[in-house]
Amino acid sequence: RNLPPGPWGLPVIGYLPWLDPDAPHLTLATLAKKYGPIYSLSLGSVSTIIISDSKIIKKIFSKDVTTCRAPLYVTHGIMHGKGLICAEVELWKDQRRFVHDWLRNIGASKIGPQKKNMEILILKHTTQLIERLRIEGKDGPIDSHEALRHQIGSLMCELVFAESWSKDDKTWNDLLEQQEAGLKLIGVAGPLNFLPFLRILPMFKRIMSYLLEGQKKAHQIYQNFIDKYEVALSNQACLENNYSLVKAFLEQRNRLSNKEPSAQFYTHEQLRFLMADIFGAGLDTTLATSRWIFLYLALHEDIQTKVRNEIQMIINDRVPTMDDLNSMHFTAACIAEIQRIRPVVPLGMPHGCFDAFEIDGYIVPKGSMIVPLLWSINMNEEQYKNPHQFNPNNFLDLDGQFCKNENFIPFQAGKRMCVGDELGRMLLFLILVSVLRNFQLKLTNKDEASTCGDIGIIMSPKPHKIWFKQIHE
Ligand code: HEM
Repeated sequence: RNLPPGPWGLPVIGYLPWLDPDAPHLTLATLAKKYGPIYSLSLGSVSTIIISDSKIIKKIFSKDVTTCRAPLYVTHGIMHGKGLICAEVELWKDQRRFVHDWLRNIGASKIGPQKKNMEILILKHTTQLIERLRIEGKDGPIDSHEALRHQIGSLMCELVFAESWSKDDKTWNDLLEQQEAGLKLIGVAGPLNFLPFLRILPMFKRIMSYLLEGQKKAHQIYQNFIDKYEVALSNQACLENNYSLVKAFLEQRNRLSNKEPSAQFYTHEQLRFLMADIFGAGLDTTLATSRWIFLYLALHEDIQTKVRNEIQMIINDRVPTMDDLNSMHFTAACIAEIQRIRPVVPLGMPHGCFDAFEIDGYIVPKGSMIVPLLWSINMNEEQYKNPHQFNPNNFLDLDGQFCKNENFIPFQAGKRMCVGDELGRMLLFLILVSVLRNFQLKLTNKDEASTCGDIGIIMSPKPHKIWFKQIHE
């Protein structure tokens, strides 16, 4: 049994010098064409296995042995295995179940009595978004980034601690700036993940201390909310109709007796990390995807018109619901096609492995990083005729019905698959419907709008301006 095939690298640094820092997914996708759906390379000290076949990813990520995270210096050094995204073993199992149940209880699920309430909450935010776009966009094209960030961020705040800030609030803007800088800098600090000795260099020292300083400030804000809830709960204050993550977490802690092993997980520190994870994972992914959706629909006005016509036909003037999506095949195909052509995590979210295991005749050594290369899967020429061309027909059958595609895994698959997938779907659909029924999206100069992304942890569109032209005056 051998390691999967792959390119040679240099001693100590491995293949790092050949990895394009602005588009690592492209370098890795080129290698996948040469070495096949499973290959290996060394990135500094980290032995890395790159998978570009969805079936193999599903098979590997359904194993217990791959439920840990990759051994990365930056993320482990910042998250310390706390929260949910970087948690492992018993802490991960318990917190994953807790977050999953909380999301279902607040209606972020396919079925259940609370789903209606979540739709209403999201629509409250889309109404505010439309209002802002109307005001800011009345004199011409705008970059919708800040308006979207504020609104999706406010929704996430309501879910996490049942409060939000006005758009000009200083604390709120600091929190958003830090969140965004963190996303970029963790990308810039890439090599530090694989060559931890680089931390002695001033540039990386500065980045690490900036990231840790930002995290400290954000945690202080989160702690203030936790303290408020502790007081309210101990005074038995009325917190009816409050479904926040903080309240659910503290109540769960109060329910657990100290003898139960999971009681140890319910600490303020863990809650602060969890709040940051849910806020960040919920905001960054849906914000970037919504911006890609607007950009692609502005570039393809014929497709935009078809989506708008479908909205008119199925929903007309009434309030949209998630059930409408079942009859809106073209719209569903458009959203999927944008997630395919511009995945917000083109390298996927890597996993680690506790132990060596075998896959398709190869050995994956203990401690490897496993990269599900979503970019290669989405750009597979055998599956999509012209993968670099935007074409919603990729997700429609000959009768115009949305067709399920086993190879399309924007939320990944297996035991650690995105826990907020349904909330993500709800946000993308309801934002899209609200915006398209109010505005025609236009680019004044299509040649200036780049569809190349900026890569950090997330791949987002570069800054650009769209004209949100009002449909009803
Ligand atoms: C378009 C929207 C979204 C996309 C494309 C997306 C994608 C992903 C991906 C690819 C993963 C990695 C799964 C793995 O490691 O196997 C992930 C994990 C995660 N996502 Fe999402 N996500 C989205 C929205 C959300 C939302 C709205 C939330 C808020 C609750 C969320 C919370 C999380 C969390 C907490 C994890 C870590 C799960 C774990 O480690 O067990 N995501 N997401």
